[in-house]
Amino acid sequence: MSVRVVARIRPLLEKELDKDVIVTADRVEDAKPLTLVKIPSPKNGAEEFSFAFNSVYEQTTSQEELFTAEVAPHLKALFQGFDVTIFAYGVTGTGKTHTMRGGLRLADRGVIPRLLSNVFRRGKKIIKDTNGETTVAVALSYYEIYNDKVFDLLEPPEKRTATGLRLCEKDGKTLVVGLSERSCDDLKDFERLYIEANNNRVTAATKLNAHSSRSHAILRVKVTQTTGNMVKESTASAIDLAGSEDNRRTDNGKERLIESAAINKSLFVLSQCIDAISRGDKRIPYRESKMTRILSLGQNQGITIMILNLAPLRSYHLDTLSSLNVSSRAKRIEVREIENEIVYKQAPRTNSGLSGSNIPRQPLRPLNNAHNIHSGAAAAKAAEKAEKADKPVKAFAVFPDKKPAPAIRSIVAPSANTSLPRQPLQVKRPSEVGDSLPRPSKLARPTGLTGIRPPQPASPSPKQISMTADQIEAMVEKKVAEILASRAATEAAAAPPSQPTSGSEPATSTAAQHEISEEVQRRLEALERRIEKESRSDSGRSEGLRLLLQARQAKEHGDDEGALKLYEEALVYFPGQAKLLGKIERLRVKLGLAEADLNQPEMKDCKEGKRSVRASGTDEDDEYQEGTEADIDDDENVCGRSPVRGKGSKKRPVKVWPVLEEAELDETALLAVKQLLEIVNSRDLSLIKGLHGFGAKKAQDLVDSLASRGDEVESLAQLRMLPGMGGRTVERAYQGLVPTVSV
Ligand SMILES: Nc1ncnc2c1ncn2[C@@H]1O[C@H](COP(=O)(O)OP(=O)(O)OP(=O)(O)O)[C@@H](O)[C@H]1O
Repeated sequence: MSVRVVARIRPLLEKELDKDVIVTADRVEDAKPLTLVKIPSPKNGAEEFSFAFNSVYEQTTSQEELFTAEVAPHLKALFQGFDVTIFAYGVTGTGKTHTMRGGLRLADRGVIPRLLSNVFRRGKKIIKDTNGETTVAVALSYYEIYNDKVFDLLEPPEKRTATGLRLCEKDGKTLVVGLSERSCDDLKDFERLYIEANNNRVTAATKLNAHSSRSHAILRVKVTQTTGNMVKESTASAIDLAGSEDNRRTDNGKERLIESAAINKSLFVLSQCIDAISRGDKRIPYRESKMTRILSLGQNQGITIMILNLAPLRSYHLDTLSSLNVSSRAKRIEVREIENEIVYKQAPRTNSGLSGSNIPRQPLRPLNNAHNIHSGAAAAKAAEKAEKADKPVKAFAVFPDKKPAPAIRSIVAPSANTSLPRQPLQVKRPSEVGDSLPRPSKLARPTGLTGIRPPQPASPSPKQISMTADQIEAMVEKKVAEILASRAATEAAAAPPSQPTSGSEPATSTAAQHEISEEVQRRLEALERRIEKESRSDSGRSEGLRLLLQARQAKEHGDDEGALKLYEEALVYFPGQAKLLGKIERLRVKLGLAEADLNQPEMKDCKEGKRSVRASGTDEDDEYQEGTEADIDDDENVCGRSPVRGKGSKKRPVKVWPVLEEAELDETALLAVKQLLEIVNSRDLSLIKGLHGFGAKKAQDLVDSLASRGDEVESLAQLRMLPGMGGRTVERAYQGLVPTVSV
């Protein structure tokens, strides 16, 4: 899937004049979303250039709208184990910091505080929903790259060394050696750490006679979910890149020139990487700047969102054109989304030699955008506790979660990547010669079955293939030997005794041994085939999941054609899956590629306003009761019925929700919509709880998210965009009101 690249045009500042505006947002066709940025040619004002993006946000776009549309949809994926990277790119003064960090007022909060707020909220929900069986720990690292040197922002500037922190590559990941990591229990914790770190950034910049916005700032939020023995870890990275600027047009002194040269170099390398990737070059010049090494654009296999910030003014003309050029090329970058694998906790091994590089950790994933090896967080945490009294002045307001609720557990051990000795889920297959391509991670990989690893203790989970090849071989051999021994005993009892050959083993024994080794060989081959097959199906399933996620994203952004294509591709992995077929059918009808077949149950439902759905059985209702982000949940339901395990063959009634468009509704239906919006806007918990399909939890979540937005929800489309809503939830609530208004 492509890196998602969106453009945001900032509004005019007080001193700026309307007549100077040259950058505008546009759409490919009427009624399509804004996806074009238009700017005149610098040479010929009558000529206009258009640059296409996944989405374009106009001057009037609020912080909340941007977050809801671009970041919130990926939170679920983050908790599913995908890494998410969001970075702001653009010329200096175009609004990168505003977008990422935001302002003092609640409504001005940027992506970072909103991200944290949502991560904590979702974490609490998971803890609550699992009755504490799953714990969620959040840990932060924050660092900057200034003049191509890496500095830890969670450490005081006095601790900085002239050379900064070293980067190293380990297991295909770029690591910042010695970077600290702090556990973060709630928004208050985050607020304190973030403000302190930003103060460090400013202090360090002042000492160097520099400006803090002359560095790239990288915040890394590590989410660790632990259920019993299983640990799932994923990372959200939010990056505020330093702005590029043209030295010829600024009166930069020597220091500023050095800074600018470093910034421009790293941004130039970034653009080179983007070019190289979109050309399909084998060699990508990542290593030529620290920022690009860390960003690993296109090699980072999670979800990447690049926000291009633009100033609408003529004074930025050439810079704007140059960043538009770079970003629109970034749109073509293909990356594979790979979710981080679940790992198992193990009792700490007695081997005291386990430290640093030989600590067991997650199975390899090719070049991922991970960052950190931590060294001194424990000390930092103690110091941090001692400093609690003198809290720095707030630089921005963070919206605190209302209820104290279940605490999100801190990470026990401070080290990133090293907090828990881990054991991979499965035996890793040996690397194949010449296999230089990144390999998708799988739940189980085929084993070579010959001495890949030394024998390890069996995994505590019976569900996973976690034995070594040697163990499997030994197990099979033992079993076969038992069977053959008992068969030999039966035969011996039936046949007359034979004379032993002198000086050698008894003939029957030699034959039995031969038979054993042949039998073992045969069993081993069968086992190998089975494991290979399972592994292939698991890998297919995760590929299918990836496609579903992409389809969901495409659909959310109005790209129905793209969504249809992706759903159709996903069908290969979930053949015959009724819900998926329903989605495809509806999209085909919507796009005019097929006629609605009213004989199909799902289409019939659509036509009839889905009353039948409500009557179709409580199981289905329960299934949807807790549903959020309808389509992804849909997709999970699809995937939950893995064709491999044969559960897909269980026929379930198909439930399809038509897309409600207010413009197409009759008077009665509009009344229901009006009533629904009134109830929502009342923010009255008891009224909202009464909506069809709303439980106490969902109602509370809605009230919370309404509390963070000042204005009213004016349409179903807006309602669908709210966290935890989604098409299905809205449709159900609406359906519940139709009978009320029609009597
Ligand atoms: N969407 C917006 N709404 C209101 N004000 C904005 C918006 N975007 C930017 N601004 C304002 O524009 C000015 C410049 O923004 P900001 O400092 O975020 O730019 P920047 O790209 O981070 O610059 P630099 O690269 O120098 O750090 C600030 O005063 C900021 O408040």
